[in-house]
Amino acid sequence: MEVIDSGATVLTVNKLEYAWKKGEVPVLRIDALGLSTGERVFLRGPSGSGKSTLLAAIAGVVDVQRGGIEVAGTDVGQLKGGAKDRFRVDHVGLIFQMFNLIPWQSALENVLMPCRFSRRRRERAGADPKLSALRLLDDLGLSDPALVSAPAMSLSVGQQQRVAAARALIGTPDLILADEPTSALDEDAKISFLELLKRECASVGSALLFVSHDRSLERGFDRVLDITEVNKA
Ligand SMILES: Nc1ncnc2c1ncn2[C@@H]1O[C@H](COP(=O)(O)OP(=O)(O)OP(=O)(O)O)[C@@H](O)[C@H]1O
Repeated sequence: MEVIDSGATVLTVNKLEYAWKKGEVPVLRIDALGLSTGERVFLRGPSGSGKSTLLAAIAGVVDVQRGGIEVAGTDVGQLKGGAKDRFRVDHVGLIFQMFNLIPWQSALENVLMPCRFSRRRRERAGADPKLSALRLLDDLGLSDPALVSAPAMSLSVGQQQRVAAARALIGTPDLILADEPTSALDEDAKISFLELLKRECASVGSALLFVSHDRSLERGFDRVLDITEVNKA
């Protein structure tokens, strides 16, 4: 079992600048931002303030023009093409607004996806990744075998969200990036989903960067960060 050093840093953003188009005014200009191992941070800020762009930069989905982003000690800006994709699936779990599930595959197959593409995630998912996937789904409130084996597209929005969360969590990635994953849920479902997500992150030891402009959700996080305080763009 891997020992979690709670004092260690899982994410370091250093003198970052990002503009969507070369030569345009940057939408991100962040001097410094960090997350410790296992830390759960709520990142808030008004619409258009760059929250999703920051997550895309951290995930290596967009290439920053200046500065560095280190995830688990690796400068993601230095990774190219396939190496960047491999690094992402090894170290980062993503939960986006639209979930990005493979619609015709079952809930279980979707959860197991990172283990198919990443040896690290597979090894960290225990002797039988399928059992880990079923445990995660169960913990997140999806235990009915009929639902677990149903194609993702036949599930409700709330159920799909739980599948997306289990997929992000399997194989204990260092960092979970969640971008407004509760936006399609009603108030009660939002709170319970968030509680489950925080609890699961704590139990597997993944750090969580949770983005939302819904301030009613910020309780219970280790830290609340307003992007307008760190983004000088
Ligand atoms: N794919 C894109 N191409 C060009 N500009 C973009 C793109 N995505 C976002 N932007 C611009 O970048 C800025 C920051 O947008 P971003 O989506 O990061 O904000 P946000 O804080 O996540 O907003 P919201 O809370 O509404 O999701 C906005 O001015 C937006 O128009």
